[in-house]
Amino acid sequence: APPRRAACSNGRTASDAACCVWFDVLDDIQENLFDNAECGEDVHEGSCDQSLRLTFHDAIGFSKNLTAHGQFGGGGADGSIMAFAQIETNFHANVGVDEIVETQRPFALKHNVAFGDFIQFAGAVGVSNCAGGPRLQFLAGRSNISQPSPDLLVPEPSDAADKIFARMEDAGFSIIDTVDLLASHTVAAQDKVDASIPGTPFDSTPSTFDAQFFVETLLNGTLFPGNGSNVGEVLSPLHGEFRLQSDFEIARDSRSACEWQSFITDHTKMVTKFESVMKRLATVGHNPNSLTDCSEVIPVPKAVTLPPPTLPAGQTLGDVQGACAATPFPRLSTAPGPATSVAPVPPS
Ligand code: HEM
Ligand SMILES: [Ca+2]
Ligand SMILES: [Mn+2]
Repeated sequence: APPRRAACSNGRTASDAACCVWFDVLDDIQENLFDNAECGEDVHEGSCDQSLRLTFHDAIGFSKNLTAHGQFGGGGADGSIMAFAQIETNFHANVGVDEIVETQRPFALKHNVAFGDFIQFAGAVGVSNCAGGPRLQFLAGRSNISQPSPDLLVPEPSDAADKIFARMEDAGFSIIDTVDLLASHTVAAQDKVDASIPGTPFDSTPSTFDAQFFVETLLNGTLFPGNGSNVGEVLSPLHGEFRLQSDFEIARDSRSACEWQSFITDHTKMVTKFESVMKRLATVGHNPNSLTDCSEVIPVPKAVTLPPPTLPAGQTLGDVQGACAATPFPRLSTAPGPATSVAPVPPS
């Protein structure tokens, strides 16, 4: 006999009754947080992208080293950044995160779900709205009791690759895992590194979960898109595009460069590896086996055929700073027409 399914509201069913509430949360946030399931452009200023960023800033508050030294190392993906927002959003690396925490909190309270669950759920739903995007696993059942994360666990864009890799390793993520996680920056923009140009994206296609980010980060940088060189910023190749120092370094580091470049010719690999590493990010500090799998609630991203990655108009292979010793940079074609400026992500 087929397994019995729990009846939820609106005639829907779930594999486990504990998943029913998440259908209600889904309806609510798609309409009221993500402006009817849009990727990257919403009423609440890019809440989709900010929600994805928040999954990281909550979860990365976890340190094996601190624990080994008898200190509290943080609870990982435990909702502490929402429960103790007045502490954690004041950490320097969390600048700007207070906005999405405050935007999300009323939804979690209304549906009476744990903050840690809500943050990971909203990130998964938000990114499922992006064309070409991943369908992330969602496990529910995290405790809503947490303690504030220690400071200095969230990587800064001004940190050297060595420092970022060490920090990520201390939270359970290898160098390759870190590259896989950075696929998130294909649907991302900055607001605070250069506050004079909020909404300046990291690639030319910030509402598409494509591989353009991995191409454009390897181009020779020639300009600052805003008010000059800020801490954590390096030269960008395109008007209207922002480059983080951390992305620049990780794209070129011999330990990470080949994984970085490999996504340019393999979108399926990029998405699959992101899905896989996000399973682990979402459960940092938890035993996944003690949570309930409610992945069925996460929408299936629209099936789209994305155009292959290209060199932006005006750029040639000579502008590429390929850094993978084992494999030459792929022979991409250049988008036609004159060089253009990348449009900002709509601001608050
Ligand atoms: C590994 C080191 C990382 C560093 C140094 C870093 C740094 C940054 C910085 C500085 C911003 C711009 C913030 C602002 O000015 O508003 C940003 C944006 C973003 N990051 Fe990261 N990040 C890292 C990893 C990640 C990971 C692992 C994820 C998710 C899995 C992520 C997701 C995002 C997203 C979605 C945005 C865009 C937010 C928006 O558009 O509002 N980042 N990141
Ligand atoms: Ca993109
Ligand atoms: Mn946390």
